Amino acid sequence: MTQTPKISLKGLHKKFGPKVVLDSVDLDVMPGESMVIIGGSGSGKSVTLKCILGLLHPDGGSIKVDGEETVGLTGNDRKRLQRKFGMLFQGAALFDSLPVWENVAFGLLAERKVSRKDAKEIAIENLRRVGLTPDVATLSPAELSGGMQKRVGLARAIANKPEIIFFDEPTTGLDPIMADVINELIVECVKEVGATALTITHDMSSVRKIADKVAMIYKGKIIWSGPRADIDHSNNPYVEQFIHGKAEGPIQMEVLKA
Ligand SMILES: Nc1ncnc2c1ncn2[C@@H]1O[C@H](COP(=O)(O)OP(=O)(O)OP(=O)(O)O)[C@@H](O)[C@H]1O
Repeated sequence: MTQTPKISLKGLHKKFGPKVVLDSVDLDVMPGESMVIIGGSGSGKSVTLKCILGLLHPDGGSIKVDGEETVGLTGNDRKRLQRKFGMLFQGAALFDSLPVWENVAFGLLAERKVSRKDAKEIAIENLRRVGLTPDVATLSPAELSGGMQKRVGLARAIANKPEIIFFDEPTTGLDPIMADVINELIVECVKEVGATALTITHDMSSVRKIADKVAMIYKGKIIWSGPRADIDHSNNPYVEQFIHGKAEGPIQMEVLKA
């Protein structure tokens, strides 16, 4: 019996005015897998993520989660779906007006299924998981370094024990050592929670550390996908150029032509 993908995109289309941004994107992410979508600026990574999250409505195609069509879901059905999701935003996106622990427990408090006391305990437990001590819980996010803020964002992403965690450029703005620490934490946390992970990034060090599978998007199409180990012998000139960060290659030529 074939396994149902956790996330399955088929023929996903999105355009803004005349500009086609997603041009029939097909992608399967299997349960427990860590998929990383790579691609240059403006290639459609964020738009893909926003379509899956329901923040953008695709013009065509299908987005299935656990085999259920999610395009067009609204109200309680959308909320039920969103409970499966955790998200680490690019800039950590913490509320400075709330102490760290309330940021971590934000989803739990919003659902009002646990008391504030229990929510705080859960928050502290999740802060510990990302290497932060309980004294951080009562600080304001503004008092933390960028790396610590990412850790808090990660603690929030896992606090609800989501089935799927999305990572939007998780290492942006971090120095290379802190980026490596965050990449390692991501791997540990995803494994501990048992989640499926979907990351968008152009940071190859993240790809090498956190991906089981990699998909490259270019001009709104997935032009290559495969296991992480295959990325170094993809025989795909676009992938080759991207992973080695070369100025010369098909991507540059197309940019110059445009
Ligand atoms: N709301 C919008 N309205 C109009 N155009 C948009 C909108 N959102 C995205 N786009 C366009 O869609 C294209 C793809 O954008 P997207 O943000 O997905 O790129 P990306 O691959 O995530 O790039 P980056 O790595 O720079 O974040 C871009 O040309 C962008 O200008």
